Amino acid sequence: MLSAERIGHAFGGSPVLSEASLALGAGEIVGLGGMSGSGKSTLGRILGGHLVPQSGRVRLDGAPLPPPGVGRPAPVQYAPQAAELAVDPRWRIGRILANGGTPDPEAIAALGVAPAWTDRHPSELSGGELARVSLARFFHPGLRALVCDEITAQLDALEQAALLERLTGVARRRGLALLLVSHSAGLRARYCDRSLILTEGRLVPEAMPR
Ligand SMILES: Nc1ncnc2c1ncn2[C@@H]1O[C@H](COP(=O)(O)OP(=O)(O)OP(=O)(O)O)[C@@H](O)[C@H]1O
Repeated sequence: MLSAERIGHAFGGSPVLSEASLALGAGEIVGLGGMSGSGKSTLGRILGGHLVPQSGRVRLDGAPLPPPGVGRPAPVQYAPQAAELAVDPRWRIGRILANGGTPDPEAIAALGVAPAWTDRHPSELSGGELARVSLARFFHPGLRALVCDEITAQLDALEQAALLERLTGVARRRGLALLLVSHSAGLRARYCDRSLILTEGRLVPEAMPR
């Protein structure tokens, strides 16, 4: 459904990705690991349409990703690290959840976002609560795939598990393809159907622990 074919990308002449390829099916949950600086966020941004790769291509159902359009949220979304940096601190939670369009009530409820938070500002939520809000804003009825970049790195173990249970549950119910970027091999093994490791610019399958 979502594929990246021989993606190559360099910054200032330093190659980060070289012939990185992957394919995600509907409803599939795939982990992405790799050393710090190996290019996981760069690949996530390319898949989400934030960055155009210097070579290779991203396809959704065999066609190029649609160009970003006003009033038409993209079918592939990239949720960045550090929720507190990715939301405007002056906006109330209700406005953040709408994300320039219409909030998605099913995802908001499934991710455990409380209606009582609507009128608060980001600083008036805990880190775990804000992580839920930050994720819920990427959902919309046309969403097909979501790249989550270390979205639980700053949460304690309980909150991490709660968010990932909710996220993987809603992804499976809606047939979303989910790419979970994480440094934690344990997290990848627990929540993902399979995992890939980014190394020297390429993606290789991760051996699943027995
Ligand atoms: N806009 C940019 N300009 C220049 N270099 C960049 C840019 N974005 C990323 N890089 C470099 O590309 C490399 C890969 O970065 P990236 O953030 O994709 O790695 P990562 O695997 O996600 O790392 P981490 O696990 O630490 O988050 C790094 O060396 C980084 O400094």
